Parts: sequence; C-alpha cells; structure tokens
Amino acid sequence: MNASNSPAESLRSIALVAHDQKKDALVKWAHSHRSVLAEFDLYGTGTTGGRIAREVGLDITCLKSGPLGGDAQIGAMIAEGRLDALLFFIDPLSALPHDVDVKSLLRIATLYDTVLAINEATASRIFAQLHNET
Ligand SMILES: O=C(CO)COP(=O)(O)O
Repeated sequence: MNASNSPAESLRSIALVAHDQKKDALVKWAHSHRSVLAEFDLYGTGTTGGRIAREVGLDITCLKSGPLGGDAQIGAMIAEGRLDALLFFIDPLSALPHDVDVKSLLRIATLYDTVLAINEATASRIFAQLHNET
C-alpha cells in the first residue's frame, strides 16, 4: 500500500491547530510569522482558527472545533491531497476527550508524509527554511 499525494515540494496550504494550553503560544508564534503565513491558504480548527483570525488578523478558513470533528476534517483534507503542512501545537500534559481524533490526525499526516510540526521549535525551523528558499 502506498499513500502518496507527493509531499510538499512547494507548500501552498497550511493548517494551524493548538490544544487549549498551547493556544497562546501559537497565537504569539503566528504574530511573529504573520507576513510568511499570509502567503498561504490557511486552515484551522474552530477555536484556534478563530483566535488567529481575530488576534493576528490573518485570513483563515475555520473548520469545526477539534473535539467536534475539526481534527478529523483536517485529516480528511490531508488524505484528499488538499493540505501541504500541519502546524499542531500539542499539549502533552492534558488528557483530551478526543484523543483518538488527535492520534488519527497524526497518523494520517505521517502516512501521507505531510510536513508536520508538533511543537514551536519545529514550526520555527520549517519557517526559517521557507524564508531561506524565497
Ligand atoms: O482540539 C484541538 C486539536 O486536537 C483544537 O481544536 P480547537 O482549535 O477548536 O480548540
């Protein structure tokens, strides 16, 4: 079995997701990477995306909230080849009601060789690389 949507040689669409305890960090990070983020088609889970739209002023398509199926929607976008990268600031210290959805999303992102950051340091490295390529 081969899952391939051709990994993102050129990234166009990025999803931004953060667990509750990491939302402030992602909003702050998005502020400091605002000009680069603005070049992409942005998607986010409901609460995360709403905060990024309001507090950072970026144009972002908000899907459902994570616990209500937003993670599953992002996983479906990856499976359909409609998403190139996922920046997912994960909280490793809290139990989540939708843990199975989080696992599924990470599995799908791995399966399709999606550019994936699950913490701030990696997201920053990815963006530093993007900056060097432009
Ligand atoms: O729960 C999430 C990811 O698992 C994020 O969802 P929200 O952005 O709606 O809080």
